[in-house]
Amino acid sequence: MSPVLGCVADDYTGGTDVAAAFRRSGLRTVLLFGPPRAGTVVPDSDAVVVALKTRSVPSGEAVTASRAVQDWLTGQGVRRLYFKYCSTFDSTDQGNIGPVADALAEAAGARLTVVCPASPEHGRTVYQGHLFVGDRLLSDSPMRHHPLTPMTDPDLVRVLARQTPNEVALVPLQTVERGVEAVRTALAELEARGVRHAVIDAVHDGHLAVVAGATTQLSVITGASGLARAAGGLTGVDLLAGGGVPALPPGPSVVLAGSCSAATLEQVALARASMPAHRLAAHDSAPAEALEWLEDRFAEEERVMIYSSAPPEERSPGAAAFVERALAAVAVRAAELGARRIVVAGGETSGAVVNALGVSGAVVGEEADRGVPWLLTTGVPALALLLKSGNFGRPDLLVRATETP
Ligand SMILES: Nc1ncnc2c1ncn2[C@@H]1O[C@H](COP(=O)(O)OP(=O)(O)O)[C@@H](O)[C@H]1O
Ligand SMILES: O=C(O)[C@@H](O)C(=O)COP(=O)(O)O
Repeated sequence: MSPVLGCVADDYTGGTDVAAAFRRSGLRTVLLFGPPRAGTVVPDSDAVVVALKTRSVPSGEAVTASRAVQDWLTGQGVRRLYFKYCSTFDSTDQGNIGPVADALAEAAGARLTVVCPASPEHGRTVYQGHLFVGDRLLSDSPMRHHPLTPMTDPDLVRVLARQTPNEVALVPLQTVERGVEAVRTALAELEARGVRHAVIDAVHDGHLAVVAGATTQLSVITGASGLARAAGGLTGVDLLAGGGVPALPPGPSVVLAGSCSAATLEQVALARASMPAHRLAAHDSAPAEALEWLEDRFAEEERVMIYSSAPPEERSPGAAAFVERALAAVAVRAAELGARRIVVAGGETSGAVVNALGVSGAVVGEEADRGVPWLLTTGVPALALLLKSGNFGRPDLLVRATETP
């Protein structure tokens, strides 16, 4: 049977988050990393998520890669497409949310799509088009200091309008509160007016259920894992019988933290007290020093951490790609040295690590924390991966994830 839902995610941790959301809504979910290779066979599933590393690349590249995945998913029989981006709307004035959403909608022949990044379980809510992180506007949250996509404007209509030539409008909470028919009518009116992107308010899961119910006729919808879960719950697929989560492979663990987000900084601080840790700085000999440290430690330790995570004043501007490459090289060496569990903090960092390891797909297992599922890789190397979005997870996540069962 063909999957009912296909999803393009703009980074690897976002892919795991949305895959966990589909899985929680009862869908058998397959997660693929990177553009599917020719001849990739998708196991019997209800949802297929393809995670790309397109959040911070030039927008033309993001469009081309996302469109190719859309065509591939269509070839797999998928009829509805979900574009997953970050619940904190990580993007710049050049994109990539607007250009990719435009391209996917146009290719699907859709005149209108919805933009709904609310993910209440992660504290992301949207009111009057303004994105909140917990009790703060996005622009007052630590996201304003993100190394790649600093978010300094909380008004999503305004943010998106800078990324697309098409019209952007709001469906306010007052309409969402009136239910599915009211939202359907509002969307039809916006479509008739020539609006391409309808930003929709939502502050709790009930609102997301309304948005999901009102958008079943749209071939492309966009958002974070909150709407994905609501949309997945409407597919009519029977809930999984449960079980079926393979055990984590035994063997040593390595934590690689490249995220500089607030939650990661707290998790790294706690993990430093529980395992040997090495700070990777951004200077020429740092990658070699990190590898040497790993080789020294790995023989005798069950878990180690290498991190570059740092608060804004301690970061090295312009070093993002250098740091990603260094952490990816450490991951490859750790796998060669016998690591069986690799825990990565950060979306871009996860992309670099997973690509370097040559992992192309995974079965989605239990969540260590909300939106952070264990992944058991398919093919070689056989690893348990935990790819943690920068802002996700309880403070002790890295410690728990590396405990010997
Ligand atoms: N000390 C540092 N100085 C500068 N950039 C860094 C440093 N540590 C990590 N980075 C970069 O910051 C980016 C963090 O992004 P990402 O991994 O997506 O984390 P998050 O999930 O928190 O957004 C990565 O590109 C990473 O290489
Ligand atoms: O939607 C979310 O918040 C996450 O799934 C996500 O995309 C986080 O990205 P990173 O913080 O870059 O890991």
